[in-house]
Amino acid sequence: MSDAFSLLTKSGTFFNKNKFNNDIKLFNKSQRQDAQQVNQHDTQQLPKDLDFFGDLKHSDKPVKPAKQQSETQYTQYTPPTIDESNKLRKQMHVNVSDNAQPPLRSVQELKTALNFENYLMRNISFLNELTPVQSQAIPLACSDRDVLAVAPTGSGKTLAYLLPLLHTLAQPKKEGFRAVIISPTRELAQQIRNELARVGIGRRWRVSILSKANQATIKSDPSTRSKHDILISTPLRLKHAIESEEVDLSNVRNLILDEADRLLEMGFVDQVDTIVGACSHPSLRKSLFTATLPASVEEIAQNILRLPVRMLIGRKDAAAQGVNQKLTYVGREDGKLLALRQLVQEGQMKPPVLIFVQSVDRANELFNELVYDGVRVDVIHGERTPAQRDDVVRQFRRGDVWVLIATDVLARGIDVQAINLVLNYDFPQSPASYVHRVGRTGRAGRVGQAITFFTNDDAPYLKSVVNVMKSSGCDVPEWMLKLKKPSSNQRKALKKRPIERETVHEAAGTNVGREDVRKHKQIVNASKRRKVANEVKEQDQHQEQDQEHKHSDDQSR
Ligand SMILES: Nc1ncnc2c1ncn2[C@@H]1O[C@H](COP(=O)(O)OP(=O)(O)OP(=O)(O)O)[C@@H](O)[C@H]1O
Repeated sequence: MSDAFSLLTKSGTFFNKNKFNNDIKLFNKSQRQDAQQVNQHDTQQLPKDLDFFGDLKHSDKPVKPAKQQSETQYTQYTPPTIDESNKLRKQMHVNVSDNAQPPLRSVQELKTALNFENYLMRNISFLNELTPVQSQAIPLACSDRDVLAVAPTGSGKTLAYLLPLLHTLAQPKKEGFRAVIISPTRELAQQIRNELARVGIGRRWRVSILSKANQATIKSDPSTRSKHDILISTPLRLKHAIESEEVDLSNVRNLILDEADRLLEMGFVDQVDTIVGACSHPSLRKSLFTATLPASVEEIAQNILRLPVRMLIGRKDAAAQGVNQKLTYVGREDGKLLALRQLVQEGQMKPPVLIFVQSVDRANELFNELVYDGVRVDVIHGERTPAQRDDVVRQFRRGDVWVLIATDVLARGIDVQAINLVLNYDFPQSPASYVHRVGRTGRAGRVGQAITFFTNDDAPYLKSVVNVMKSSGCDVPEWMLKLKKPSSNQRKALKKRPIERETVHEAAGTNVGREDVRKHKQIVNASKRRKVANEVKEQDQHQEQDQEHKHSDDQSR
């Protein structure tokens, strides 16, 4: 491929190279610089105590699959002594509340210590080694213990719960749902399903994401209930399904909460309560996984679990270690677009880039600004239809969209490995939100960049983010360390309600954009109306068909 712009516009979109010739030169130059920078990162040693991926060596290259391990190569398992286990944990920065199970020392020990089946071993042959959370959480989950695991973003928590889940379920059975995974967003639910499909190859696992469509199927045909093994759902949808008796969770033995701290926040916790209550099997095992765990939520978490083992990997509430984090002062709102355009000029916007803003309106406004700049950009937030959201995420993963503007709906869990830059255009509303947002880059031992803009209005909250940066091992200017912490009331207020800001268009002085936002809203609303109309039409058709079938059945009697 001759240049990166050709690559980024390969899906056929017209890109005026003459008009953007300067940008192209800058961009290509920046790529060369970035390549050099990545090399520098490779050789630059992270502090040992922060290097979770150890041998993976921080690089932006994908992890190479391990050589296929033939069955005869497994050596006999000798469990580590208590001292050895403690030493291993210390090396991996794993802190456990209970010495119940020794950590695993290698991927092979999944076979030799836990007797994982060959199909699972084959499906994970791409792993060179286990991450710390996997090495400790998997044996615990396989020994039937409830687990509360706090581990950094991008550190492999998904496989840490999926692998023991498949191992303990053993075989697909026609017994209805035996496992439930709860995720705060649809996007994450889909990603979990895809990961499950990847590691479950070879067994006919029946995995369902609860949606409006299949909820109806399950209800209308009770016989399909027995045809499921694993259910993945967002909490509200599942709560509704439970309350209207559309799903039966009495046979569920494994309940997993991903992004647990979010699920146990006000607003979600009632829904989770209903779900936990509906999983009535006496041998129900529960696991909570998260990258951040505020003290207030930990208490609720501990109450849900039964004699849990609490695991903490690394430092609590720190960002992923491979992320180079930077704070940029932009003065007022009008400084943001200027600073963003400067990043483009300087070649720092090496795609894929994820930009976070604090509201749907701001996401749409910024989208309109960047579209006019000729950037290949799209936007995702809760007011787009599920189909649109799926499409945007797909295009972003494929590299067809290279700047994605998002609200916090995409801040958690989403794993797009190659994201180079996370830009917090709007300052995050909490330290946890900051950790999750910047955690979209620097995943699985890769390096990444995170830049956070702050204005005078954000200054009182700066110290919260500075603290996260410091715990993650980033260099922070001395004066920032001396800043006052926001008071508890200030923090609560910000979490409840974002800072009121001048709109993106007002700040940019481009009123024409408002009209676009209005049009955009109209389009979204029209598409929602069409969708509802189609659903009603489909329902009518189904009813007509049912009546026809009934009629012909009556006649044939
Ligand atoms: N042992 C491993 N070695 C290398 N890569 C791994 C390993 N385990 C998982 N990964 C990869 O690391 C990436 C991040 O994993 P995952 O999405 O599970 O992170 P996470 O800890 O759940 O992050 P978040 O807190 O943001 O949800 C994924 O692409 C996954 O395939």
